[in-house]
Amino acid sequence: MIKRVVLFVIDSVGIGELPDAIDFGDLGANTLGNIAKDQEGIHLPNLKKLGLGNIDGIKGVDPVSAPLGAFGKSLEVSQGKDTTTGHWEIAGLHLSKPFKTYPDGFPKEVMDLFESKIGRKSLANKPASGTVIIDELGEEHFKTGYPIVYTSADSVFQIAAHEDVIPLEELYTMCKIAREIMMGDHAVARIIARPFIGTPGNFTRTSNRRDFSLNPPQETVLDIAKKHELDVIGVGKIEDIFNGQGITEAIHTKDNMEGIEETINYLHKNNKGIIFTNLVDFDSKYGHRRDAKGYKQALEEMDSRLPDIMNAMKKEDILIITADHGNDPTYKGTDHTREYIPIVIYGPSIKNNVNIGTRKTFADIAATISDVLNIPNTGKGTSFKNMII
Ligand SMILES: O=P(O)(O)O[C@H]1O[C@H](CO)[C@@H](O)[C@H]1O
Ligand SMILES: [Mn+2]
Ligand SMILES: [Mn+2]
Repeated sequence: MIKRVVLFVIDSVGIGELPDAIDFGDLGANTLGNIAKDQEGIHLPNLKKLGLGNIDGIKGVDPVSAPLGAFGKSLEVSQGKDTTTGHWEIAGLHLSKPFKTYPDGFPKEVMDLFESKIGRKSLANKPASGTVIIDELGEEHFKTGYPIVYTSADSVFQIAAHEDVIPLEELYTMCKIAREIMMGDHAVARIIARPFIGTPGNFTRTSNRRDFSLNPPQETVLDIAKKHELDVIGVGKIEDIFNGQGITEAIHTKDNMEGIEETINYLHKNNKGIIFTNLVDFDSKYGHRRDAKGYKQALEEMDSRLPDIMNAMKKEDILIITADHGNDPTYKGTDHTREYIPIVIYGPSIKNNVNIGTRKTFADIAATISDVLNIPNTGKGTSFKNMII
């Protein structure tokens, strides 16, 4: 009997364009495959042992003859390529309507209301890369004290401010004000606080980033597990992505390695249910920054910690490693890419060398979690429990 599922989202590690990638302007994107190509190889011995290289059509990682785990990939049903859409689908929701995006910036009535409520004007109001926009407008921000408001191809309203110019608590209050405004017609998926420190030319963003999400519109597998008195532990930004819904305990982490460390700590504890970890550095520090070398190194670093994760697992645990969308660091622009996600499953009671094939929705993960934990499912997705146990 499975008592615990450890679900790792390697944020943005897609494995190749989806059939509808053209509609998203992402033809040819392949986060893992193109990193391996660009960097002339990638060393992921532990993920390989589990079966990462055996996934149908995967590029950049060689297959092994007898993988220890089960492996496959999945299509995304929801029409989006952002973190929220991806995680919600993994947790058993399909979004029928994509979240609203703002390629021309936010409408005047929104910005007027926002500025009047925060008592300051604002800068930018356009799509941008977060590191570029603070370099561009940081000095003006210092002079005026106005926060920098920007968006991207994702459904986000991001507020950047220097921690000495706008204290963190005030920045978070501004986010809450924006959250109240951006509902209904303007229900943007996330309001994000993007604090930074340093001097012009040397600004760095801090780990005091905070995301203010929407509530998932329906029950997720997390809500169902919580209702059945299981533990649902969110590590990293999981709590933010679900706006706390369905989470019984959460810890925020400053980077990937701390995320892995905290997950191992939870594995050693006596809990049952779901440990759900998001490792965001792949996306925020390397994917959006188009840093293929950094991305490769971060993947190799994660891979090197895999044996510690596996050793911390108990007999009734299963590990699922997956992703939420792509973010090919060799691709044009700085945005996410519409891709297949990998699914690798391991556990003392999981069959070796099973190909779960190409799943039709990320929600198959939620359906399988429900099935193995013996709780109701969300009605979306198909369980592959029978293939792996
Ligand atoms: O360029 P930065 O500020 O890292 O922003 C990126 O991070 C946001 C949220 O994950 C995305 O929407 C993307 O725009
Ligand atoms: Mn993401
Ligand atoms: Mn991102």
